[in-house]
Amino acid sequence: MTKLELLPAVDVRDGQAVRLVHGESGTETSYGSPLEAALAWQRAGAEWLHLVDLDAAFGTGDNRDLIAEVTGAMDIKVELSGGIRDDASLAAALATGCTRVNLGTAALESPEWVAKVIAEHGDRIAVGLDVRGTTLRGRGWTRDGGDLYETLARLDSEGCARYVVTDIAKDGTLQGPNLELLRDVCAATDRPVVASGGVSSLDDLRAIAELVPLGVEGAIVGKALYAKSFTLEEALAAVSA
Ligand SMILES: O=C(O)c1ccccc1NCC(=O)[C@H](O)[C@H](O)COP(=O)(O)O
Repeated sequence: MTKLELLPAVDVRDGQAVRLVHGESGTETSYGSPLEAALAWQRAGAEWLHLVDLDAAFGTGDNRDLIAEVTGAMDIKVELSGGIRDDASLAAALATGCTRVNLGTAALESPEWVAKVIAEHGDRIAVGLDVRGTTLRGRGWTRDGGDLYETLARLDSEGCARYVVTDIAKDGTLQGPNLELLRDVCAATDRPVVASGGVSSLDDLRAIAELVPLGVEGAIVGKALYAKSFTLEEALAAVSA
């Protein structure tokens, strides 16, 4: 069976690695240098890094230079997220040498541009489906952006390569992933799905790994690693068994 990929997260706000609760601005807990955090995950055996520019996502500036520095320092694959919404921000993100970018707001507000960049960049573009219930949220998860399944059908028809699916109610809460949502999304698309939000334990990762045959390809892990609920080495061992 194909193993579940793990993507440890480094979310950057005002130059610091942070974790938020429900992705809400103002709920930050700081964990120091993003570069140190990313290097630590790489040393621990990560094959992927999920790197988020929260300021760009919230529209409170950006950490573009730092994101480029961290990405450039990695020997592993990097998924970049946060505030990639137009030609300039996409070009800057892709120029870091990242493996792929994750578009969120743009998929809701600029569907024609997203269809164009999917056609141009193929597998280097993923779309983040960030939901409360089945309603998508954009602009740093602060604004409603339409129905999950209607948007998924549109993006599928445009050739979107994969989706990063986040239940915002779970994100940063250590309450466990929304397995039902992941199953439902996998039933609605044949594209790979990366699960995000809420992982709290090795059992949560094993439960997500059971969804690999349905189409779940990877899992992003943030808070649980920073809170030392388990180590990345333990997580990698748990999903490779
Ligand atoms: O990814 C974004 O663009 C984003 C925008 C606004 C708020 C949060 C955002 N991402 C958060 C993440 O990707 C988290 O790192 C990830 O969901 C991990 O969650 P958890 O394991 O629950 O800490």
